[in-house]
Amino acid sequence: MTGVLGAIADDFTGATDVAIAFRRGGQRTLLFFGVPPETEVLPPHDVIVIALKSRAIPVADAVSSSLDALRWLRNRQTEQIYFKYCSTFDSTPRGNIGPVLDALSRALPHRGVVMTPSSPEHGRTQYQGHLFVGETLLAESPMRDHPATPMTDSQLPRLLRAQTDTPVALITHDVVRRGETAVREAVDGKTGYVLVDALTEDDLRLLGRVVVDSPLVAGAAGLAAGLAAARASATSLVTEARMPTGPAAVLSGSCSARTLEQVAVMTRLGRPAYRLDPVATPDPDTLAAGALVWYDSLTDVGAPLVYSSSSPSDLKRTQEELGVARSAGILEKATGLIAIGLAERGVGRLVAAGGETSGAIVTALGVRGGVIGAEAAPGVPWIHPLGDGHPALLLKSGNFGDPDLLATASGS
Ligand SMILES: Nc1ncnc2c1ncn2[C@@H]1O[C@H](COP(=O)(O)OP(=O)(O)O)[C@@H](O)[C@H]1O
Ligand SMILES: O=C(O)[C@@H](O)C(=O)COP(=O)(O)O
Repeated sequence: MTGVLGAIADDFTGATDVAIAFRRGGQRTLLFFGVPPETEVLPPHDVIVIALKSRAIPVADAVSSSLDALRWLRNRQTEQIYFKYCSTFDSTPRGNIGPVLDALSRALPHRGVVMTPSSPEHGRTQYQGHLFVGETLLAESPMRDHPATPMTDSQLPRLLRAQTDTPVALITHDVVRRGETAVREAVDGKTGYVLVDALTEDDLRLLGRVVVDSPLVAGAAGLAAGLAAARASATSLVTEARMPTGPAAVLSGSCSARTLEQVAVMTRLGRPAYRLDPVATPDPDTLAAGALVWYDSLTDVGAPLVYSSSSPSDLKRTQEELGVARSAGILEKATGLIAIGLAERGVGRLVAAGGETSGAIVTALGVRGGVIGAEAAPGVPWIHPLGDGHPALLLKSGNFGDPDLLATASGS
């Protein structure tokens, strides 16, 4: 298929991850945060990614925002839709992956919707229907302690079946090993959702060829890269490889194990750090004002860090005290206000750690889209926002990047 592909991503870091996967594959890729207005004028493109914040919101809201995105994309003559969910399948038994897939596949009916969260570049693989994070099963990885979507099962068909009444089938790796024709035949014999094992980029390229003409495909950045490879290569890229400049700051709301390491590196390097404590200050305006007063008091000592990232035990205490949704709501509102304050103070490079956190920041700043720039780490590109006056943004998924990423990305 050579027509336009529309991707709907369920969070903002996921959107940048999938956008860079398409761009690396030679596709001219546009990225929008939220559904753009109908009047949006688009430069030449092969792929349009719409970032939603639909991963952890109520099911009905996730479905309706995904359908809004689908409507907008279909008005832009997209011929194929890619639903991007997390490579660690972040969801709960209520959703939102199953219900969003149900809504999208009702609007784009066809026999089997092929999918896999496998993303070997990020260490995620699917084998015998089980999702691995590196050498570890998902449910034994740090994702079991995630603040909003703790993942305590690794078996993907079971995880998805809990979220939908649509049949869920599995194609195991022995079929994938037999090659493209065997996979095509296996997919043709299935209805509903078809999870396909994939261990390598080669497996995903094979799968990309199998789904190149499917109206609806789902997965993480790995299958998107496979699909990009299977689509006709574009001639010119929408790209901005220039590294952003200007004062930097880091805002971290991710409690993922990798982010905790990255925060520890920042403090070990002596970067000024301010911890947001929603129990001590549950009013988001006051919490944000305190952080900005602290920022104003800094002398020139390197890019600062404002964070709420906490160990699983501290996180548990906060959530028991305030509730999961309330503590996240306070922190996300405060973080958005801090981002606005930092932009007003001339911060030109804002590094955000965490998908939900990034969503809150981008929404608060009113950034409607951006041009994808140089990658600071695999799957983590700088975004040069559309419109004037916004800092360049690095939206880092909780689990991505080397331990020194936050420090290097915000370095001089
Ligand atoms: N100290 C804390 N107490 C309670 N919730 C927190 C704390 N710090 C962060 N959170 C919330 O945890 C969630 C982290 O999710 P997210 O930003 O998507 O990170 P990740 O990319 O690691 O999943 C956010 O909703 C954030 O507001
Ligand atoms: O697929 C992935 O792992 C990422 O693109 C992603 O969605 C990460 O989400 P967060 O960990 O919530 O940032």
